[in-house]
Amino acid sequence: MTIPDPPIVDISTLTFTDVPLKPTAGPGPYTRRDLYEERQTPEAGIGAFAATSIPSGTRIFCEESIVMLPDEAGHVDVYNAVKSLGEEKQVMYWALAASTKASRDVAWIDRLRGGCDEDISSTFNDLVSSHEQAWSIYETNRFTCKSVDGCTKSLGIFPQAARLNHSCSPNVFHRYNPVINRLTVHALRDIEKGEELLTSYIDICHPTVVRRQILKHWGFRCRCSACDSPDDDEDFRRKRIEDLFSKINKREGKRVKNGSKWTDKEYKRSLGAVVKCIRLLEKEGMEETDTLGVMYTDGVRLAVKVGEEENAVEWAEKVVEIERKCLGEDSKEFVAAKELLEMARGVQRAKAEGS
Ligand SMILES: C[S@@+](CC[C@H](N)C(=O)[O-])C[C@H]1O[C@@H](n2cnc3c(N)ncnc32)[C@H](O)[C@@H]1O
Repeated sequence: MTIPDPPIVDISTLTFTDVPLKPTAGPGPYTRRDLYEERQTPEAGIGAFAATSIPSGTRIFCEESIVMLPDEAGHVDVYNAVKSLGEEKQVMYWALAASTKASRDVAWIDRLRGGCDEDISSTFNDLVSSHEQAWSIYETNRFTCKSVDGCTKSLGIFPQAARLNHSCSPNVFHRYNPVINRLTVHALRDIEKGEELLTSYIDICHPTVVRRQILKHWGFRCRCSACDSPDDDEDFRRKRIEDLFSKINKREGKRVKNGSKWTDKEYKRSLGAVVKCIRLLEKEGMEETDTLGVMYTDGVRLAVKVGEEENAVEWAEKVVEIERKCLGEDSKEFVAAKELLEMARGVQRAKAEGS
C-alpha cells in the first residue's frame, strides 16, 4: 500500500484560524512520514521508530480515523463499520494487532443469529469469528475521542497511531483534537534517531501494581523503566502524585459544591498541595498536559487568589508551553492556556497599577 507523501506544513507557523475545521480527504496535511518508520520489535509486535532526531514538541504526525463509533458500540456495530470501509482501509484495519481476549458477554451472538437468513447456518461460525476478530482489533487499538465541549465520547481507530507501543514513561503524547478532527502525536522530549516512539495507553500516575492490572487489557506486561525500576522511590512518588491529585480535586469539588467562601488559609493549603505535586511530577519527568499542565493550571488559579501574581504569571507561561508541546497551537487547550496567561498578566498589571 503506497500513500503519496503529502506536502509538509510547518505546524509551528499555523495559527488557530489557519486550521481547517472540516476533515479533508487523504492522510491530512500535517502528516510527517519522514520522521519515523514502522518496524518489527523483538517482543512487542510492530512499533514506530524515529527515523531522525526529533526535537521536543514536534508534531510527529496527525491523522484522521478510519472508524469512529460511539462509546457504547458493540461487536456488530464494529464489524458493520469495518465492512463499510473502502478496500484499502479494510486492508489497513484487518492488518492491525488483535491482543484482547474474547468478551464474556455473548448476547450479541444471539442477536446476530436473529438478524441472519436461515441459509447462513453453514457459515455462521465463520461470521462469528470475523466479528470477534474485528472486535479484538477495535479493543486493542481504539483511542478515546472527545467532542470540543468534552461531553461526547467516541472511540476511533487511527492506523498510524495504532502502531505505537506503550510505556509508562512515554516519549510521545497522543490526543484526539476535535478542532481539526485528527489524532495528534507530539514528541514529549528530544528523541534520538532510532529510539522507539512510545505513548501511554493509561493514566501514568497510578503505582506499578495498578498500571499492571490495567495493562492486562492489552495482554502484555510492561517492561518500561518505570515498571522495571529497582528504585522503590519512583513508585512511592507516583502513589503520592495520585494521592495529591485526588486530594486537590476533592477539596476543589467540595468548595464548588458547597459554594463556600474559602479563607486565604484554605486557598494556601490547596496551593501547598499543588506545589508539592508539581515538584514530584517534575522529578518523575511527567510533563504532560494531563499531569504537569493540570497542576500548573490549578496553581495559577490558586496563586491569583492568594495574591502571588508573579508565580501565577510564571506558571501560566509554563501551561502555554506544555499545551504547545503536547497538543499544538491548534488545540483548544492551547487557546485556553493563552487566556489563562492573559488573565494572570491582567491581575498582575491591575495590582501594579493599584499599588
Ligand atoms: C496498539 S497496539 C501497538 C502496536 C502493535 N505492537 C502492533 O504490532 O501493531 C497494542 C499491542 O501492542 C503490544 N504492545 C504494546 N506495548 C507493548 C509493550 N510495552 N510491551 C509488549 N507489548 C506491547 C501488545 O500486544 C498490545 O496489545
